[in-house]
Amino acid sequence: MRLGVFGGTFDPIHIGHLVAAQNAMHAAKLDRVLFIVANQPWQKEGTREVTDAHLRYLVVTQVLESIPGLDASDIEIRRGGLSYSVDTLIELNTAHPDYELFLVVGADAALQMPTWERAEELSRLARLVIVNRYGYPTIDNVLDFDEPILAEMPWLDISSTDLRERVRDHRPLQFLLPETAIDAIEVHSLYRGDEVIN
Ligand SMILES: Nc1ncnc2c1ncn2[C@@H]1O[C@H](COP(=O)(O)OP(=O)(O)OP(=O)(O)O)[C@@H](O)[C@H]1O
Ligand SMILES: O=C(O)c1ccc[n+]([C@@H]2O[C@H](COP(=O)([O-])O)[C@@H](O)[C@H]2O)c1
Repeated sequence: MRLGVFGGTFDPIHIGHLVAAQNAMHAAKLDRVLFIVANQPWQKEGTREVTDAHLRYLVVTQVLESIPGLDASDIEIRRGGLSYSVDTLIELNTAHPDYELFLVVGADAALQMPTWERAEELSRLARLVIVNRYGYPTIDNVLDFDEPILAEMPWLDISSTDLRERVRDHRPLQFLLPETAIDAIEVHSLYRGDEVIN
């Protein structure tokens, strides 16, 4: 099994995430991609309130249940505490020693990887797949990963940050994220007063 490991805050999940995962799957010939919902995205803390992890996981699960090959994982929520990709890869390697793991990241996340917890351990745990992202330079080497796989996707200038601002400003969301996620934002009254913490 060639398994893609795609971490995110998914607050909310959007079309950029889905297109990135599909193109990573194609480029790296992956059998499945796991969307790992971060419990506490420590590098995003202090800037704004992150939506409850169980609710973010519920919405990701609902969106992915109709999409073949993409699965939601609550492995970081069950582990609790700050979310470190290195711990997730170790846990997956231990549970599935026969799987080949591929860490999937957008170009913005790839640029940040040297700042991740125990970053120097990552390259012995998984291969790396980098998906291009609008607004960020394409990079083809990170840390000491051996030949990262570059996954091409159409530039989609979609981010969770912009979607939260759209909700707050009553601007349209349609086609930027799945209907299921739009419904969840409505039902749970998410992002209405999304405040930036200074
Ligand atoms: N539009 C996009 N194109 C390519 N990759 C993306 C896109 N949006 C998100 N990603 C990738 O998805 C992963 C998870 O991203 P995340 O959940 O933080 O979404 P985000 O839109 O960047 O959120 P925020 O705006 O709140 O920072 C990261 O690896 C990120 O690079
Ligand atoms: O392991 C870490 O220390 C670490 C720090 C920041 C981000 N990550 C991973 O990268 C994912 C996307 O990061 P970000 O900041 O672009 O949303 C995030 O959800 C984690 O899976 C991992």
